[in-house]
Amino acid sequence: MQALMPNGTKLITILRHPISRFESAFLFEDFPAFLGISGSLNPLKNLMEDIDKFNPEISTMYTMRNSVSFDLGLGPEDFENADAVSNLIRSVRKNFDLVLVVEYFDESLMLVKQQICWSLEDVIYVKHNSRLQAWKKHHIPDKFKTHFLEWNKADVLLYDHFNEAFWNIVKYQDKNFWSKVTLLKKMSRKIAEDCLQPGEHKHDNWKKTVDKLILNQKMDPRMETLCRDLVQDNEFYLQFFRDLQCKFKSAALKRFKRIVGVQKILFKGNCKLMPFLTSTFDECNVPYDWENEQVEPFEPYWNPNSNKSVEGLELSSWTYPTQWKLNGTPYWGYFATY
Ligand SMILES: Nc1ncnc2c1ncn2[C@@H]1O[C@H](COP(=O)(O)OS(=O)(=O)O)[C@@H](OP(=O)(O)O)[C@H]1O
Repeated sequence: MQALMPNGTKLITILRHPISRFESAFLFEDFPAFLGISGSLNPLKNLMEDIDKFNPEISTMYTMRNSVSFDLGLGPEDFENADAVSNLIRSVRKNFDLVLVVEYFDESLMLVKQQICWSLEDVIYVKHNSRLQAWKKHHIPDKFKTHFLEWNKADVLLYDHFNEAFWNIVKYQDKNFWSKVTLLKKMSRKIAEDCLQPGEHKHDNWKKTVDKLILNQKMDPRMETLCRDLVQDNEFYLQFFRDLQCKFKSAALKRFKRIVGVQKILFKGNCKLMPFLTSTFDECNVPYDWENEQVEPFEPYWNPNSNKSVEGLELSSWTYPTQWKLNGTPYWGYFATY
């Protein structure tokens, strides 16, 4: 992230209680099919009751053990290592501006809004990827919960730490915080009513356990853009931001070319490229000085024009004019990016 994003970028992550996170991911990632129990009426119960039977597959189910800690950088070899888990917590505290909690989604969004100076309208949401109600009834049976939490000790420690830290931040919010949370809940409910077709909808062949968002055909046309933006899924936004990144990258490259071009005028002579730069640049130049000027003409885009003599070219910003010809005095320019 630090390599990709500019300085000052706010880094935010979100945690969920390990049990409900697993209950959700288990279906979303279609682990019942992976375990060969998709026909089961309660695959979660099935898995827990027959956990030894599934052991070989479980070792490849990344989502089963400490998957949040893993995503945040904890290797499986450190799952039982209390010091490594403490270090992970410290590094998340240091590297993230905010750690949110799914169970307090609206409160979390209010903190985001505050942290990046957004308006309430900016954090209105509709709920995505929600399990169909029928599947929400399935839980890890109580008698397996202790064992499951023991297994996910790193995630439990992470969650408990940041849940407490979250409430310490909320504690210091101004007196309007809770009324704004209520307003956000109300506005988000209203926007869902206006934008979406009521009721649950099954996907045809994708995530059969997850509610499909369908736009309300009778919505107010003035709301259409907002509603369409709200129902787009994470893949759409991932692509959207990738495209943006590409645009920035190509703009940055254009700027870079131009700067390299300017350097061609500023520097001259023979020099050897360091090996690790050879894939990026095909040439380089030694530092420019009063005696060592580059006098060859250039055409637009800094293309050298070796066929024409300086004299034969019209005076323009692409040709080298002598001080004499310009009737000026030498002047050291400053180099800057823009
Ligand atoms: N606003 C809001 N408040 C509370 N919970 C919310 C919200 N939006 C999404 N969700 C729940 O997040 C679960 C889906 O997470 P993701 O979108 O990250 O998808 S997934 O993890 O890849 O499945 C999924 O959880 P479950 O329904 O328990 O499976 C969603 O219901």
